[in-house]
Amino acid sequence: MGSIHVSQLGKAYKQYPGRWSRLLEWVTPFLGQRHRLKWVLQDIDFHIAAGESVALIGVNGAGKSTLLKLITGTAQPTTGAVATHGRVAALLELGMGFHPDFTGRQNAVMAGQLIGLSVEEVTALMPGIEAFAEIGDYIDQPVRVYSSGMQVRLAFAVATAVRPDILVIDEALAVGDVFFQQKCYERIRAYCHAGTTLLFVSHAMGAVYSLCNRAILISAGRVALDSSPREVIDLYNAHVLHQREGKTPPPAPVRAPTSDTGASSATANAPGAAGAPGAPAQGHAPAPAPAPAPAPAPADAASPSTVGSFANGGATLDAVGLYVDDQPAATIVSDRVATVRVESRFAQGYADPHIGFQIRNARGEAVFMTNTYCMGQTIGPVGPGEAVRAEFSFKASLAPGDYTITAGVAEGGAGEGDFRQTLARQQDASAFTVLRNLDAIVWSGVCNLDPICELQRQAV
Ligand SMILES: Nc1ncnc2c1ncn2[C@@H]1O[C@H](COP(=O)(O)OP(=O)(O)OP(=O)(O)O)[C@@H](O)[C@H]1O
Repeated sequence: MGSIHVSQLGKAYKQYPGRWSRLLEWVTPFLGQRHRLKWVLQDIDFHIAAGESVALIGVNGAGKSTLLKLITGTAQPTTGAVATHGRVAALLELGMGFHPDFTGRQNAVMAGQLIGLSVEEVTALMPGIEAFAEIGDYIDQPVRVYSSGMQVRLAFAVATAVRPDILVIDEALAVGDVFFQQKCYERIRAYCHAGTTLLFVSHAMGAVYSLCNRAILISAGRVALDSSPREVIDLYNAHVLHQREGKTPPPAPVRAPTSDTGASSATANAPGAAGAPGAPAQGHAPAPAPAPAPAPAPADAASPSTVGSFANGGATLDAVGLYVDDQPAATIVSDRVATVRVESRFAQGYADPHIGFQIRNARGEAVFMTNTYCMGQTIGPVGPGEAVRAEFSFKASLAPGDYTITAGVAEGGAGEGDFRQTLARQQDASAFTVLRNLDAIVWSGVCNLDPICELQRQAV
């Protein structure tokens, strides 16, 4: 139970040149077609097995929501087919499925019936739905007076009142407040743990890392890469970066499937498939690392991925590494002072160059990034051939584990740590391991906040 099979799926919308063309085509069919087909999805093939948690990732307009609509049956495919096995619960567009004039309670009953529950079953589940949604007396108000957050609360509470075999979520949780999001993620995790198959669209990469064991990158309506979240997010970030710089996105790494890695065997479409995304990288696409930028990984780097590397010829990154006491270091004890050294060389003159770095953990998540611009440092104008070394020293209060350093050079600092132009980015340029500091307090998490604890007792 809980599997999804998508084969040769395609979706095209009819586009008419003018407002009357549709009517004219309808009343004068013998005069031929007046529309042209706009393909928003083509040649989509994948299989999701029961119990997998899969993220669909892509820039705005890539076709993710359309794909979810085809999978959940709210839109019909133009080509190909979708087969799902098991009960599907879906949270698609906000408000979809709710009637604005009916109360939350009435909508809950109707929505429950749509997912296969009887009126009696929904009625029995209602106290739990109300408790989860936490919208108080609004449950008996018409949905048209609900805020968007309240609609999501009710929609999620109803859709997940009973554990579904397949849970499909399209970005919906981004609307709720942080406490509600946490509650939803806890329920999703519990359901996944119990065997629910998850298909999840999100631009929140942290959520993708924490919920999904596989990801599919949709680019210009096609599958560009089907692999581990880390590889897919790397390629997605590379697409965003290359598009911003007006360059053709890099193709997906094509690898021979391995038998023992399950979903993490990368499968990619032909390189050309990802070449012309239909929408600009914008909206909620995560800002590419502020200046930090990547390049080909050396053999000892923790990640084999180089898709996030970039170079426009304006500068090179000659050396990137971690230093302790002025010596290159591959390991460091947590809380000790370390220095990331980035050596760059400029091929031409730039008025406002900046250098940055990013540290990523073994899952590929950025645990820290900054750059000279964000730190209020000015390199000043550089000339052709000039080399600049930037050193960033910090207390490495990171959790024990493996990390990589990504570095970048950019020109023209602007606004929130963004840049006019990325000159070079070297992804996972070097790797290091953080060892536990036996002198530190016992802690767990991402970083040691080195807390001070004060206790006060009151005599009774
Ligand atoms: N009813 C429609 N008629 C015509 N074109 C449509 C229709 N619905 C969607 N599209 C187009 O299909 C493309 C894919 O849209 P879709 O909403 O699936 O993208 P998306 O990846 O979910 O984007 P976002 O991240 O912004 O939600 C877009 O170019 C969109 O304009």
